[in-house]
Amino acid sequence: MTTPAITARGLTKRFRGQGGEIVTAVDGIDLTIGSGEIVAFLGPNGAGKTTTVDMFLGLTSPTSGTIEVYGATPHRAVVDGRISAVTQTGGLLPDFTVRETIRAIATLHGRPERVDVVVERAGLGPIANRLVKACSGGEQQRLKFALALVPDPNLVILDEPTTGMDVSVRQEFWDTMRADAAGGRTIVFATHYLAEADAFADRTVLMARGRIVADGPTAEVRAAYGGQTVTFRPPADVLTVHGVDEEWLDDVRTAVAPLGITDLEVASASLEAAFLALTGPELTGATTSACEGQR
Ligand SMILES: Nc1ncnc2c1ncn2[C@@H]1O[C@H](COP(=O)(O)OP(=O)(O)OP(=O)(O)O)[C@@H](O)[C@H]1O
Repeated sequence: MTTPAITARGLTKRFRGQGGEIVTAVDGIDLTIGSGEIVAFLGPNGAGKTTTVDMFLGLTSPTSGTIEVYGATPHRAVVDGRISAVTQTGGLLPDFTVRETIRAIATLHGRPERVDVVVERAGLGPIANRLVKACSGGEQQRLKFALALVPDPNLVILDEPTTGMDVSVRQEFWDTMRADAAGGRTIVFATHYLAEADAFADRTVLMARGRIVADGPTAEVRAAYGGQTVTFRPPADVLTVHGVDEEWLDDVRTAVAPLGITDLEVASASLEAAFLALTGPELTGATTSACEGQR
């Protein structure tokens, strides 16, 4: 059996807050992430995502519980170049070009031969000779991604990598990531954006208040907790100012096809519905379903 990329057992992190109170940022999570998975950590502000991924990277030590990265300590995995990260903060040198930056880091890692492949992987060829200070925020994030690829890690961790990017730049960033992941790299990312988990992750781990409230294939998390919505175009004469006539809807429930409904479409509810159901103030966990008429 291959060693999992990440194994966490009872992983807990407490901080002392400014008023001296104890804040439980991560509350006893159990998790195994297999090699080659693309996993989104999704959750609202303060859910514990950053603290969790910081423990994966060895940037923060757990208060209790255990964490292994490829069967070793996070520190060992970092030293061995098996895991690396794209963080929100972390300086780039403004007066270096993109290629010079990558070359400097590749030299530090003793991997000068990686420069060209990394430039290509991160889609930086067209701007390789541009000064970092002339790069857009999105381009600088791609450069950080390139730097994370220098040691050719098995696992890349990204903490909200697209914060502040506009939609098209975000899309470009994920296209680059997706192309790289196709080669089998394990990718774990924290995000606020439901659409990013939906579009990019095979698996979504939904966090709220330091705990995992849902964990599974992204489509299943969406379906199980978001319910389903059926949309259709009803005949015009059953439409009222309040929507579709209730009696007619009863007829539809018993005999859909003979009623002349066109464009009948069954679609899963959005991941947003799952997110709200699971991370809102009241954790209902309920599955809802809805039947809507579309004009
Ligand atoms: N160094 C620290 N000292 C005290 N409290 C902390 C510290 N780091 C995090 N926390 C608290 O732990 C909780 C979880 O924070 P964390 O940053 O992990 O959440 P998050 O899901 O990444 O949030 P965001 O999406 O806003 O980045 C929050 O209540 C936060 O205030």
